Amino acid sequence: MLELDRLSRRYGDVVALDDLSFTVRPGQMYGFVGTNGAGKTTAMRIVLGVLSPDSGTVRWQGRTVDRDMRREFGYMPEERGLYPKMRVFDQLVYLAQLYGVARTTARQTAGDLLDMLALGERASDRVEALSLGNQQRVQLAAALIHDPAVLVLDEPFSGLDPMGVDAMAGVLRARVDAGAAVVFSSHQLELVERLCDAVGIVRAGRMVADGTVEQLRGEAARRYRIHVDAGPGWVGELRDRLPGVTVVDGSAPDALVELAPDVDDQKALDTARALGPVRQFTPVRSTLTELFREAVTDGAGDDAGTHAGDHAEESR
Ligand SMILES: Nc1ncnc2c1ncn2[C@@H]1O[C@H](COP(=O)(O)OP(=O)(O)OP(=O)(O)O)[C@@H](O)[C@H]1O
Repeated sequence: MLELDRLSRRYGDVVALDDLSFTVRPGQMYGFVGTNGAGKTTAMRIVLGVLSPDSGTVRWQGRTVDRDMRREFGYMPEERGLYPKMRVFDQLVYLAQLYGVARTTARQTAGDLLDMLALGERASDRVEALSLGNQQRVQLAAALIHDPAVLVLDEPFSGLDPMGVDAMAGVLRARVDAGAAVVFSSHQLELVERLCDAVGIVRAGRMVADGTVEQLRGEAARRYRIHVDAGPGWVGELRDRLPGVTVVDGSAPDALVELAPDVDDQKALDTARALGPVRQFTPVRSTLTELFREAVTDGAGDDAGTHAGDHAEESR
């Protein structure tokens, strides 16, 4: 298991990470999402050892991660680091050899990865001749070339076309199925919801929600489409009679209503029935995008006062 345990990190006055913890199991794809400047890249850099935390630990299989253990890690950094003049295939073989992979194995793996990423035709092109999206696919191949047990990817899907997304998702899923622990950051929440076994939502350096999307749904306010065959004003009446009911959209005959986590939906149904015949009472499944909005706008635990990150970009 990859464990990020109570990581904190400041840049001067800026609190980039504030006691952040999460775990990723082998065979699990973990989506790391958050607002801009929330601390995702900082956390990933700490996992890869290019940045030290002020406090906290990163462990893999129970042991504090050190330089040697990081040889089992594959990393796709935000700032893509390929040699522009080198040919795609040669570059992958070269990187594999840096990790101690035998040349024949490296050549075989490089060929397989390029085929899986639909780049077989470009193997002998220089990296700089590839489009940015294709360079990104090469970057993924570079992260995978030594068959890492842990993969840490900073926004691997940004800027890819739908075929690129599918190719990359397929490669990552195959790694996860083979037992790798994979964590990636992304702002593409539909994609994260589709691909990931678990999700962490970070805001201002703190984890505000962590679990499967189903678990996050269970913790969030639930939404229902309700239609009571009564005169106008029934939805306001429902809200007034039952604390914890919020009207999200009362303009249509079937209103969209939110129930706080402690409100029993059967009680809400009974209250609606008392107002008139209930024609509709349907749970609406929240998307990850909605759960994200709720998690990052919810005031609880907000430390915006100590977080001056939006003013610190120039010092990068
Ligand atoms: N080298 C640096 N010097 C000063 N502040 C920094 C540095 N790197 C990051 N920060 C600040 O730390 C905070 C966290 O940044 P980080 O890049 O980790 O966020 P992120 O979640 O990856 O953001 P994004 O989604 O926008 O990529 C931000 O407030 C950022 O401005």
